[in-house]
Amino acid sequence: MGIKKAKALLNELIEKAGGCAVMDGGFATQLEKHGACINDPLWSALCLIEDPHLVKMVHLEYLEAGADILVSSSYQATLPGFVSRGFSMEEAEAFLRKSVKLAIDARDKFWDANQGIEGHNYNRALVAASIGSYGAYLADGSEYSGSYGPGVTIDTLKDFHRRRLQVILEAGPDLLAFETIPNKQEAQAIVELLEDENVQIPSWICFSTADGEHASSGESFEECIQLLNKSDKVAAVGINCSPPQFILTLIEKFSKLTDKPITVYPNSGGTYDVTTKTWLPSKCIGDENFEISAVKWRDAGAKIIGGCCETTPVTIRSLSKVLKTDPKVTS
Ligand SMILES: C[S+](C)CC[C@H](N)C(=O)O
Ligand SMILES: N[C@@H](CCS)C(=O)O
Ligand SMILES: [Zn+2]
Repeated sequence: MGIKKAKALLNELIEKAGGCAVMDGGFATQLEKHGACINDPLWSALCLIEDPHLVKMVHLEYLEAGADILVSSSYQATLPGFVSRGFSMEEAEAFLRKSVKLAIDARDKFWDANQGIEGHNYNRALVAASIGSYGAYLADGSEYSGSYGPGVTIDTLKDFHRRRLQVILEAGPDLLAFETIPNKQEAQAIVELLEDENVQIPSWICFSTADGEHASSGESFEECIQLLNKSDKVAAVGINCSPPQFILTLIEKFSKLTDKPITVYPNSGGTYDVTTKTWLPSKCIGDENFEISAVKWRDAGAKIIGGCCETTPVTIRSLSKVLKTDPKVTS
């Protein structure tokens, strides 16, 4: 199709959604609400092995809630991760493809079912394949610190992401969602890889932040965004899995740094405890405040809005309702 046409698909969806597309919420969170235990180095990717039906069901729940974009269950699905569990490389690759296929199947099933319903308000969703950071694979919470240590180079990161990216692309997602990227080095590795592999679908690259001013590593967003601006493979930039309190200021900051659409999907404001793999509800804002904030994020220029960890289909239903019915305030 070519990157230009593929980017047009994303822009069309944003237009159809009224100027701001709604993506889904915390995928792992909703798996846990259904009783899945993901206290495991594979985290939510464990469900690809143990309960793929649940994965599809959660995608359907987010579609029903009004998500225009689904993010696949591959955040912590990696080839070495599956191989370390005794699976062959072929089986590991099949799990990766399956994560994307489950989201595509859910999207197609939901869309087909809605064709028969007159006046439905849904858009045909796009499927974004989640590609979590190297830190997610390490399973030590380093997606929130960006501290990969001196032994990790750009080539280490490119080698980590390369085959995973190739396999995910084989499954035919509409978009790539590079999530919770904590430092400039990994952003650079991804941009180089997208060029090397001549990827023909749009990607977004979203950073985590701990202080609301810098990437989690402490590096400046000016430098990170400048390097993303140079790549036409990067269709959108933004922030995910970071406190919602920081988002408005960051949209204003990013708007001055880039012409690319801005994507925001914060978590609900808790703190992640890596030893127990649970969220401590320190500064959670709750669904009602999330909805109120989302309108401000949209009015400040965000083009894709959703939720990350500790948000659920309830959050996305209210986001979808408010963003698609309340007109943007223009001054
Ligand atoms: C987005 S974080 C909550 C995912 C889990 C983390 N990488 C871990 O393995 O503990
Ligand atoms: N997209 C992932 C989390 C990223 S922090 C998920 O929702 O499970
Ligand atoms: Zn998250």
